[in-house]
Amino acid sequence: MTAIIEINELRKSYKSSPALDGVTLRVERGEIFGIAGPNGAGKTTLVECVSGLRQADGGTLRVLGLDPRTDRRVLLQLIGAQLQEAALPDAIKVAEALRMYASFYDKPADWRAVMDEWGLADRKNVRFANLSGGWKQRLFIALALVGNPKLVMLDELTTGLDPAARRTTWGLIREMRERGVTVVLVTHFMDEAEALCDRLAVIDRGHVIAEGTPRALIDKAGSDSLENAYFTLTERTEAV
Ligand SMILES: Nc1ncnc2c1ncn2[C@@H]1O[C@H](COP(=O)(O)OP(=O)(O)OP(=O)(O)O)[C@@H](O)[C@H]1O
Repeated sequence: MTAIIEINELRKSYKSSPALDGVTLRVERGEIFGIAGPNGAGKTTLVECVSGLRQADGGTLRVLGLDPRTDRRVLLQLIGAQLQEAALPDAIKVAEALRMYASFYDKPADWRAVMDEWGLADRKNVRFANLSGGWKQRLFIALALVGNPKLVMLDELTTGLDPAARRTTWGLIREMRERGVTVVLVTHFMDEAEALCDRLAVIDRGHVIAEGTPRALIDKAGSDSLENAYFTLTERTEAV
């Protein structure tokens, strides 16, 4: 197995409070790797450090063999990111958004081909504000792929989608994996993690408290589902 992401004892504090308090993780090539955990656990901070958008304070981090702290520019060319609360101008059209994102990369994919592959060609002249939630997410996926990335980071991609749109999005994420892209998926939905992720890490208060295949986590917690395992592992059953 080849590691796409290797994280050792990563630390990041905002003012005095630690958001990441010694995170160690390995993501292998070609897997869908999930990151789950309660609000404020440090998931977005972790994704931002891996993407080179935020500087960690300590520990080591290799992403695609590069150090996000020193090789940020190169790395940004190799990673596709859909970050939480990603937004586009209301008036931008689907085709314009894809063309604009392609222009950010030295070696982009053919944005028209990406638009076709992800079923967006019929909506190429639709403005962002007029797309449904499901189509917006489909566009975000296409935008994350237009740079021809080897690694894609998806932060709460399916939050706010109706059940049918979520299922469709799951299919799109599996398709990314089939095309050889490694996917890191931050999610609050354990059914989603169970259905999609080859492995996942549960993060709580800046620590990895469990890591493995969905099956291994279910067994570790002695549960019947990943959702129940999640509550056992995070001991937050009061939220049920
Ligand atoms: N820019 C910032 N300045 C100060 N504190 C921050 C900042 N960003 C995050 N934090 C704090 O760091 C901790 C981790 O936040 P982070 O957004 O990484 O968690 P998360 O697991 O992604 O949460 P959520 O599930 O709510 O998205 C939280 O306590 C949060 O309040």
